[in-house]
Amino acid sequence: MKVEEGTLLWEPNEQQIKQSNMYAYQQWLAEKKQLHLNDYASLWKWSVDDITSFWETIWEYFNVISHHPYQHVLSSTSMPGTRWFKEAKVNYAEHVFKHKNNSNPAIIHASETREMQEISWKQLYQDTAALQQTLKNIGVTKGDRVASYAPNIYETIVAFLATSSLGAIWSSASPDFGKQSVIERFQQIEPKVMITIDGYQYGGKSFNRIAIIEEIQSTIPSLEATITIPYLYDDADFSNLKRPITWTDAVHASKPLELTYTPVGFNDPLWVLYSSGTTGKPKAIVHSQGGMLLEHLKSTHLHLDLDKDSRFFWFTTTGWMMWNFLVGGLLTGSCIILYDGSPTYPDERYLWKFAEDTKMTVFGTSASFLTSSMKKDIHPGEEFDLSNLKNISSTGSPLPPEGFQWCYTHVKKDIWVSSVSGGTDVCTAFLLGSPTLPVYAGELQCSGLGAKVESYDPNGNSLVNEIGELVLTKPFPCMPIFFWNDDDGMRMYHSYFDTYRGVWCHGDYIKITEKGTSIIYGRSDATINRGGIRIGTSEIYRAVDQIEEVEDSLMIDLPQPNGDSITPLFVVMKDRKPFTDEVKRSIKNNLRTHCSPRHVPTHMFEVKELPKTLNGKKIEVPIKKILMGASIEQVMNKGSLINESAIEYFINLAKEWNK
Ligand SMILES: CC(=O)CC(=O)O
Repeated sequence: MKVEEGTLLWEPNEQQIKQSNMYAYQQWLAEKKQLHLNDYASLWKWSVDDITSFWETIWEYFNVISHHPYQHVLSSTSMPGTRWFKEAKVNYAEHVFKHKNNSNPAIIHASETREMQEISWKQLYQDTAALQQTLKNIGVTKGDRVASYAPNIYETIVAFLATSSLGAIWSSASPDFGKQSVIERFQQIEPKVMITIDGYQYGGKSFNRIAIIEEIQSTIPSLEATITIPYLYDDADFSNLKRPITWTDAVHASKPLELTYTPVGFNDPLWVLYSSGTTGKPKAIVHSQGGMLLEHLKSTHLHLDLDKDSRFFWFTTTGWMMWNFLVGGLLTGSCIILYDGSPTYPDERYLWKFAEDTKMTVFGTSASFLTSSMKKDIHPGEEFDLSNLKNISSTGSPLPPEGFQWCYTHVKKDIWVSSVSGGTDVCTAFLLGSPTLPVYAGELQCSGLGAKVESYDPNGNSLVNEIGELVLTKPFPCMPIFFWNDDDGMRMYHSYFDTYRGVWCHGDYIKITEKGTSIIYGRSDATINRGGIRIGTSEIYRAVDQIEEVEDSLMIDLPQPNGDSITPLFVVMKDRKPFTDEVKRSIKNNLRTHCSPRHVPTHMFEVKELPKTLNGKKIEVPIKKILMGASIEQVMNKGSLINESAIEYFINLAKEWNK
């Protein structure tokens, strides 16, 4: 059933608003700064008009611990190159352990091979202190890189916290990444230590990774030691790895140790994340300790409403920035919930049951998981006790209005649903939710405080209620400080700043409404442009998704020499139902009526599956390039796909078309 975009679905009541962290911050601003910004719109406007004062209040509100006073809030307002809180010396992990005396659990974790377990703040602190000592013994100091090839399990969190406590730089690849993808990432940053598992289970199948890890290590001469986590087997043989130290030894301490914190410059690196572009090695994106600290404090406490009584889950692997965002929840004293495995194993209901078992308050996931639950007609609200659940958050791709409605109809009536957007480049969401605002179908509730998000036309004019390029027109503390091995900064410059001078261009299409909400339409380089009418692919998928028999779809715009374009649509049928003429007719009708007659596909093909990244994203631009004649090697690394074999279909089709 089609749901009208912009339909009001939920509003917080007065009590909910008054109990929110956003409200408390507004009260604090009124009391301490005489700033009476009672509605979100005026609060946001002030936060972006006066970014200096705004970020300074965030510093003050969260009592940031600095080992040296800062000189200025920001060095200049021109981008790129803004530096924040110069001279300040901070440590991310130190802020996590402000909560070390919290008596609630710090972490709840489970996986396909591990029963659910609770970890106290005390244990998290002690294990981190012991691992810190082991890293110190290996010789890890400020600025050294620690590379993790471990899943979303407890040990990985400890390893990150121990690394950042030393001012060392964290970098992670998920164990489902193929050998070449990992080498391309870790070779760039020359890590001193690697943290790894022996293997993992996914969807009931076991994957032994030891041989792959040995090969990876043979290409990284900088490695001096390996911390080994026996995860899949009790007796894994790690002996061929570089100076292996077992996890048990690494966190063993004869007496409880005191964790120390190495103060680092606010603009020094915290971690390196990767984004694979269409050419060259993945971009190694470096974020700062201080920038991430302030942004995660703000987004998790104010926008996600987390505090010490929350239980915060996001379904993610360690190869997606949402893992780093999930860790950010610890800054608020919230318990974070980890799950490693397939979200649909042993069946599609599993994560909803997990929500009941863990008494989750925030269930974060991808839009594709929610729409798949919707398409499978699952009714979690009837089957499970979700009384603790306050918020469902979604990201990865736009959540269609029907996905919002499904949450209200089949999960819970009184629930706050937030669809959020940002990404690896900033390691956060700059479009997100607020507990004080209403929820409208298909719309992201608000732009984040301090994030001057605008929609630009090609000439750099700001648009309201019209689709344009998503840009950030003022500096934001969690923009990358640099890309690794990009000495002249040109790769970073070309990634964000060469479309509009001095403005961050994110690469998504967005519409910002008069209400301050927004709608994302997918990647701007994957837009379908027929006869000058540009339409984001998310609108196409939404129209096709409404056909019951269809499970998934992908549309590509292939420009032709005559200036026109062809737009093939690739369709995955649900439960192998036949791709009949009637289905094709319904697809055409839906696209004609919901998008425009020009967006009816020129060709339609049934495919068994669509190639997706390890984060579950469709790869529109690489497929476009392959269909236009590029080789797979020129456009992407197959190892970054969850289903490598699915790309073969497109390679063969390209051969046929480009004969
Ligand atoms: C927050 C996000 O934007 C996550 C993503 O889509 O990668």
